[in-house]
Amino acid sequence: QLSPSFYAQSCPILESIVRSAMTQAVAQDATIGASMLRLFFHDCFVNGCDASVLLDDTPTMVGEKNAPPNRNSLRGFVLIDSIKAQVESQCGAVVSCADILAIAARDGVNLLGGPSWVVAQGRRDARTASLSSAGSNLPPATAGISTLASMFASKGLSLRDLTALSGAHTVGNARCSSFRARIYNDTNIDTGFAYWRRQECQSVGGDYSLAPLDATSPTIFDGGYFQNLMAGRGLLHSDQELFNNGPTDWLVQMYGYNPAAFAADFAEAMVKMGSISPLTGSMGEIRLNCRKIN
Ligand code: HEM
Repeated sequence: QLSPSFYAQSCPILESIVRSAMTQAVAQDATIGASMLRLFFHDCFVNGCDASVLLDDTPTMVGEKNAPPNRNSLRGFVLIDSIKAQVESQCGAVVSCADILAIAARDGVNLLGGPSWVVAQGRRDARTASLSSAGSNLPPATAGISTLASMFASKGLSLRDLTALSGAHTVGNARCSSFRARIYNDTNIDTGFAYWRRQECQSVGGDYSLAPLDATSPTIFDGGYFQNLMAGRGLLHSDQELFNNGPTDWLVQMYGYNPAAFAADFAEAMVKMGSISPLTGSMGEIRLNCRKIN
């Protein structure tokens, strides 16, 4: 039911508003492109791409923002507010926050040098968000390949989609607390890399110290992530699981040696991820403020 021309009559300027806001934002701070991409992933995996992740907590509803995978970690909410305000001023009350996020994530990738794709539109915004769904639907960095495979399969995403989408970690950062166990305990890690990362991520304390997920080109959307995995330099335990003598090794190699194949598969998998259980028709609502229900 989603369609690329959904707003052709009601808001033809939508894509150019988002594009220019993202262009400015990425020029000021390239890491925001990665943060938008992750916001979209965390939206889609929890009850579908319905902007539930954007809702602030209220006295009666504890939402997703403070779920363990998101708390003190997700960023980009202020940029979404600013894009939404611009969209509202041009096209009042017709464009959903869920669609804005889908377009912003695509533009973030593309502006960092990654592929582009057509974003089908027509998603509507949820009236609820769930802390416990966020906890149970988002894969943790400690996950092994079988957990990753089954969590993605439950969203209709294959091993190939899992591997391509994990290539999102070619940009952005992680906190020490997300990779400490990997750099101190894992054995399938390049020793020089582990030593290097330990310098700014102590075994105790400093949880918020950041490191790039792809140290070779942290703000360029390229195939560097897969080359790192082949060298035992995946930052997260879950990253290295994709190249650990398992069923996805061949995909990591293919993407590492053939960045065009990665770009094509990533774009295809993003379209699939973006169509996980959307609210359409008269379901949900078009939120006026992405942080709260109308
Ligand atoms: C396969 C399972 C995945 C796991 C276990 C995982 C886990 C993580 C973790 C732990 C972080 C660091 C968060 C922090 O320390 O604050 C992170 C960052 C990130 N993830 Fe994932 N992720 C996965 C898949 C994905 C997918 C499918 C996407 C998008 C398509 C994605 C996009 C990102 C981005 C862009 C960042 C950097 C965010 C920033 O710099 O603000 N991840 N991920």
